[in-house]
Amino acid sequence: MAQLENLLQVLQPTQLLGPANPELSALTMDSRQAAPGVAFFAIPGTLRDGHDFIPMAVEQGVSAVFCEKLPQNTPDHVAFVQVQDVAEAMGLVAAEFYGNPTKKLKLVGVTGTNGKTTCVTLLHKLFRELGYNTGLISTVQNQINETVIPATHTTPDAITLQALFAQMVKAGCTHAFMEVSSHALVQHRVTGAKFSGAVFTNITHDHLDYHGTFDEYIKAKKLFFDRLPKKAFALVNSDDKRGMVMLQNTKGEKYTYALRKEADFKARLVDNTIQGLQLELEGQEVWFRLIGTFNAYNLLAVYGSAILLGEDPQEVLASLSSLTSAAGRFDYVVSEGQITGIVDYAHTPDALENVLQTIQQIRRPDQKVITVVGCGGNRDAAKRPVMADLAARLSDRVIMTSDNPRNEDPQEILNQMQSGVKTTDLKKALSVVDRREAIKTAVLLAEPEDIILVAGKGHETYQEVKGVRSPFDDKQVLLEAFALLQK
Ligand SMILES: CC(=O)N[C@H]1[C@@H](OP(=O)(O)OP(=O)(O)OC[C@H]2O[C@@H](n3ccc(=O)[nH]c3=O)[C@H](O)[C@@H]2O)O[C@H](CO)[C@@H](O)[C@@H]1O[C@H](C)C(=O)N[C@@H](C)C(=O)N[C@H](CCC(=O)O)C(=O)O
Ligand SMILES: Nc1ncnc2c1ncn2[C@@H]1O[C@H](COP(=O)(O)OP(=O)(O)OP(=O)(O)O)[C@@H](O)[C@H]1O
Ligand SMILES: N[C@H](CCC[C@H](N)C(=O)O)C(=O)O
Ligand SMILES: [Mg+2]
Repeated sequence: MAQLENLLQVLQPTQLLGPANPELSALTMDSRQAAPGVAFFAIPGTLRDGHDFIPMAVEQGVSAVFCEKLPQNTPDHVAFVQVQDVAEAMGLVAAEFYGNPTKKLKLVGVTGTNGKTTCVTLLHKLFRELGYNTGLISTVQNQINETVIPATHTTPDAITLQALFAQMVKAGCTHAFMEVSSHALVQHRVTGAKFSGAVFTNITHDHLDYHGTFDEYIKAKKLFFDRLPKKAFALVNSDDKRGMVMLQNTKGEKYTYALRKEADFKARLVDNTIQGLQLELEGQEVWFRLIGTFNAYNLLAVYGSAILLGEDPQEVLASLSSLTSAAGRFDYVVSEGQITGIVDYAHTPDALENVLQTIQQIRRPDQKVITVVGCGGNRDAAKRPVMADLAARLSDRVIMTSDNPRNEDPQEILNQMQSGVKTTDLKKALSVVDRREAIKTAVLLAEPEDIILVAGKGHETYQEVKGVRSPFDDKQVLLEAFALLQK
């Protein structure tokens, strides 16, 4: 419950109409949730505009409407708050409505193209091990201590997010770790949240469908650092070409981590095998259970964050070395016939290249690598030919298939992927629209000791076709195909 007048203290409305101070019981950005006592925020989207739904919200009896343009009809019994940027206003008002929960939390956000889920999941597991009550907001799931709250997005909308923070505070959490996507930054989903630290992992090709150009995508990530308060730490990967760019205009305290360049948190890769990584860090050699060089970066980001939050280096290293990764990240199973199946969420060219290179580093020359990969529908189309080319170059066989075609024709996505495969690699490549059949084909092609990578869906438990999500789990399908070999 809150009074409108109190919520308005964080805004500078351009116009106010209707009752001055209605009591509000809930906030929403969706007219379908509109009801008496509710404040409706009219958010302009890319396809639809929340302003078009103001009449519906009013019809359903909302008490207040926040908007950028006033509608033609402004009935006297509804409070209309006109602001310049309604998404920004929603972030600020949501924080106020839920009692500014992040002021009571040490909140760390991680942004970057790849590694966000891995870093926040490790941070959450680490701080649980260190004895804290902690919250997690990630693509895979949200969590309050061990209680799982399903996630629908990488970063929830501002209202859902602030409600989650409030639940965390109520449960006694002292820390929270969250992924901050570029969409969320542009759409002000984290506006109103007070961060104690911000981490940048890397930036490579993704989401150009949304941001338009790579420069705009960089600018979106940089917003996180530009908006950071003075006392927060800004920790960036200085081996990434854009790492220092993130720090250019930040008021936060600047720190770096790296494997190659000089940095505040530096490690050296000693060994990289299917059992894990050995790193030299703080003058000592430490084993970690995560696989692949890219995870050395994630571990450094997590280590640096924990130290900047005031934790003891020895305790952090001891706990960190026992942790395993997030679900669907280099998750592997071995068949009775000794075929290794790896399920990984690599859904960008950079991630796919990293995972395949890691497999190349750890495989023996006689082990064939068979990759099953697809690209999402209604998402960045430019990455399709690039990912197919990479998969073909870095594997002995590649089977291109569907990965959430959404509203697109799956065969058309496959044609676009196939156009990227070099003529000399075509002999290695197959297209199988049905993902289950594609995985089965990989298993049938594999000989004992071979390695199958099933990329793109990781932890996801569905296949989305034309708005309908049917159950689909790469790891389970892989295990079923392995089981067929035994019959
Ligand atoms: C594809 C995409 O970017 N969509 C964004 C876009 O939506 P849109 O143009 O389709 O419009 P809409 O959300 O249907 O409608 C606009 C507004 O009208 C409202 N509405 C709509 C219908 C109705 O009957 N009544 C009503 O009030 C909606 O609640 C919404 O507030 O504009 C909306 C407002 O800014 C965003 O919320 C929405 O993000 C949705 C939630 C989404 O799924 N985005 C994805 C791409 C996303 O954010 N992904 C990132 C992760 C990416 C990564 O992997 O890094 C994430 O953080 O999850
Ligand atoms: N630091 C890293 N650098 C490059 N690739 C990485 C890194 N960490 C993980 N990856 C690869 O990227 C995939 C996705 O990792 P993760 O889920 O941690 O990233 P994310 O940033 O959360 O992705 P999303 O944008 O979908 O939320 C992993 O499965 C792995 O293949
Ligand atoms: N959060 C990302 C994940 C993509 C994963 C891939 N399986 C797909 O569906 O394209 C997105 O929505 O773009
Ligand atoms: Mg993620």
